[in-house]
Amino acid sequence: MSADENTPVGWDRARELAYQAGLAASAGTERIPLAEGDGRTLAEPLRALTALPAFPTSSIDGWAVRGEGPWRPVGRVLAGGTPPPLTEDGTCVEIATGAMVPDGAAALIRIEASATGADGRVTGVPRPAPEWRLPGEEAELGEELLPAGTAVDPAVIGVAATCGHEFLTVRPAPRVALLVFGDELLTSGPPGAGRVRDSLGPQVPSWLRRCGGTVTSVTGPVKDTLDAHVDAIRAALDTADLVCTTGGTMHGPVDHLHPSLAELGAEYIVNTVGVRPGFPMLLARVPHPDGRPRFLAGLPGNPQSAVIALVSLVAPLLAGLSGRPFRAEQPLVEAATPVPGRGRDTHLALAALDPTGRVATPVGHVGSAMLRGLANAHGFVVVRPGAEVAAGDTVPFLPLPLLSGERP
Ligand SMILES: Nc1nc2c(c(=O)[nH]1)N[C@H]1C(S)=C(S)[C@@H](COP(=O)(O)OP(=O)(O)OC[C@H]3O[C@@H](n4cnc5c(N)ncnc54)[C@H](O)[C@@H]3O)O[C@H]1N2
Ligand code: MOO
Repeated sequence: MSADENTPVGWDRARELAYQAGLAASAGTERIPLAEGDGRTLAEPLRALTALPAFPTSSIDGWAVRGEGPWRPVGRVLAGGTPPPLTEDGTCVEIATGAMVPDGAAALIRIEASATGADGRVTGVPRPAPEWRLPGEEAELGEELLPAGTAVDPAVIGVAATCGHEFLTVRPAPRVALLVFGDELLTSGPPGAGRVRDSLGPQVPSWLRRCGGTVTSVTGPVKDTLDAHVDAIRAALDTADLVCTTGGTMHGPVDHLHPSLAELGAEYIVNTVGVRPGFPMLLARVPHPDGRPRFLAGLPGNPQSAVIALVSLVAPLLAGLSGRPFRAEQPLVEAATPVPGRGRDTHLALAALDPTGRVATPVGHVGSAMLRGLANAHGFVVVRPGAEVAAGDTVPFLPLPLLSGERP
């Protein structure tokens, strides 16, 4: 085990190390049907299998005309067909939106801008701008539309379909197992008599999914013995790329995580981080008989600290494992009130954004053992080591991985 826990890793560096570790372990591709692509990551660039549009396409319902009017209708072109060319000046065909424009057509005239005389001939004036879309306007055949590493969302699925794909080549979704440690934890009923409700087992899987993980199992509370910890971690590693544990990251009488990692021959990537709350968080690489890299993220037991470890280490690791790009920079917002620093550590201060998304106000109830502040915040104001924030200062803001519509 290499990293030294007496010298915590800086918060930015820890995120970068987590991302790079994931990226280095990102491997393999899967070909999956388009409709199953939501939430996955492109493993290769998405290229247009045809020019887009693939043929000259009418944007209107009306007439395709050739030569000077009035025009004699000689047919009808509906969407879905291949029309014969218009060969004679003074003729036209009725055309529908989406239909292929026949060769020889000089202009399209909207139905509402046309009139049909008693002799059946059509008159009208085309608009100055062409009313059809030319092949290749949106994409050339073979053009790269999106790079590898793109997160697949509904729009990506749509553009893949429109240019001819039935399948996407994506990265395997990282599989994550959760182990909850702590004999003091209750899984039902109100806390009391020295026992607390497990608030991480129920919430962490949903955060993991929002970070792109596929949760394979949730186990716990795992008994507070070294053997039980080692057995649980081993079993979880069989099915998961990443095991997240909660609690036991310190060195109390029943904190068995570090001894378990030693027993499993793990190598620290990050062992404690210069961030408050959450500093005892860790990330380790754990060997497995099949040779494929496995990871363990140790989330501290204090519930807010566990979520901070998720956004600090687990989210970048999963981004790397998925082959996605990682944005180390945070968007800037204005702090509505002063936010204290935490000495030589980075301070992540829970805050809510105003409706413009540009002004952050720290929320209350933000002790590391509390979750009430978290449930009212959009993310964290990032106070750099040695810094203090004054009202009106411009500060980086790390958003929680919430879905659109959550916490409007
Ligand atoms: N001597 C010191 N003790 C502690 C320090 C320190 O610097 N020196 N740091 C404190 C900080 S900060 C944190 S964070 C915790 C981290 O502790 P562990 O990761 O070892 O976690 P536990 O001791 O198991 O639990 C801490 C706390 O959280 C509660 N907990 C644990 N799991 C859950 C859960 N699933 N749901 C709800 N609450 C949970 C647990 O009951 C404890 O109250 O160490 C401090 N100590
Ligand atoms: O750093 Mo602890 O992680 O504040 O609660």
